[in-house]
Amino acid sequence: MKLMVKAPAKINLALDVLHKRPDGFHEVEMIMTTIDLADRIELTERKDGEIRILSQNRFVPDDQRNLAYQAAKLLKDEFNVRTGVAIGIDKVIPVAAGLAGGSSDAAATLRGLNELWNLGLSLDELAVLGARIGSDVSFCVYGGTALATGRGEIIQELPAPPNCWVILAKPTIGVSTADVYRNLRLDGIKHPNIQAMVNSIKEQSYENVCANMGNVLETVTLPMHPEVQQIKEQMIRFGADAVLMSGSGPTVFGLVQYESRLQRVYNGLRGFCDQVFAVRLVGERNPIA
Ligand SMILES: C[C@@](CO)(OP(=O)(O)O)[C@H](O)COP(=O)(O)OP(=O)(O)OC[C@H]1O[C@@H](n2ccc(N)nc2=O)[C@H](O)[C@@H]1O
Ligand SMILES: Nc1ncnc2c1ncn2[C@@H]1O[C@H](COP(=O)(O)OP(=O)(O)O)[C@@H](O)[C@H]1O
Repeated sequence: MKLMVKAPAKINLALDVLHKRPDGFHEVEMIMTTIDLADRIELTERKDGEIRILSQNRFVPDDQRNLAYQAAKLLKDEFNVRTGVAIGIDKVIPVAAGLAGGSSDAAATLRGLNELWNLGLSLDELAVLGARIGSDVSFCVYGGTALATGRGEIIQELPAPPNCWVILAKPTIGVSTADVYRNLRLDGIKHPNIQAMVNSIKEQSYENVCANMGNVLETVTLPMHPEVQQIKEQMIRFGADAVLMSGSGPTVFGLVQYESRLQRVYNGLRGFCDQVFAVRLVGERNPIA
């Protein structure tokens, strides 16, 4: 049997770090939302019990380092599944970009294999399993919009933000999440107001969503890669209502409310950056598979 599952990217509308924990992870408060930019995962049962990764993208590992491989292995071991699976990854989300592409592939694999292998697990159970693969996997299991706390794995659902367009621009550099957290210094930095962002979303105020966007990880990535700051400035110059780096970067996203403005920002960025996307926010949670 064969199954196709969509694996959407996320952006962080707000990202705060409270402190470093004894386990080495950082305590975070993040507002995450899925966008209409997705990898496509094709799951095909294998009778020989093997897990195989198939991808044309040279940046995607084809062995146990792949987060989708880890998701399949986790379910196989945990539930004594004899069947194997070939995991085809049609990569659309830029890799190491702050858009959780790998985490979303893992989450889609969990949701898909739950169906394919008839495991009967709930989204909540899959999210708990997902946290063992990576901090962002739990959110990606649900999709939609959420407040994520803990190291990112404690998920409280929020309504969809007000309707708008998202322009994404990724410079050619890749950024390591671990390096960004390691170089973060919390003394004296400005923290975004996470509760104000939650309220803005609940009140469906586009202006307040724009006003409350903020990401403390910019204090690490921007000085390290000045091109990220330049892209932010370009996006504002071409007319984005608000701009921010997503996650640990280096992707920058800008919000615009009207389609007329979208074209201007998109075209302006195209001359400046080779990976540029114009997509919608996705309000709803993922279907089970
Ligand atoms: C920054 C964020 C924001 O959404 O996303 P990305 O930029 O990676 O997309 C996340 O916090 C990234 O989550 P994820 O990429 O799943 O991280 P993990 O694989 O769990 O951890 C990678 C490394 O980042 C550091 N890490 C991660 C999460 C966290 N709350 N504190 C940390 O200190 C740890 O050093 C860890 O070894
Ligand atoms: N399915 C996958 N897709 C992309 N990258 C993956 C995948 N599985 C593992 N990786 C590894 O994870 C790293 C981070 O990738 P990704 O999830 O795209 O970025 P980010 O953590 O910035 O959102 C990559 O450098 C890559 O080696």
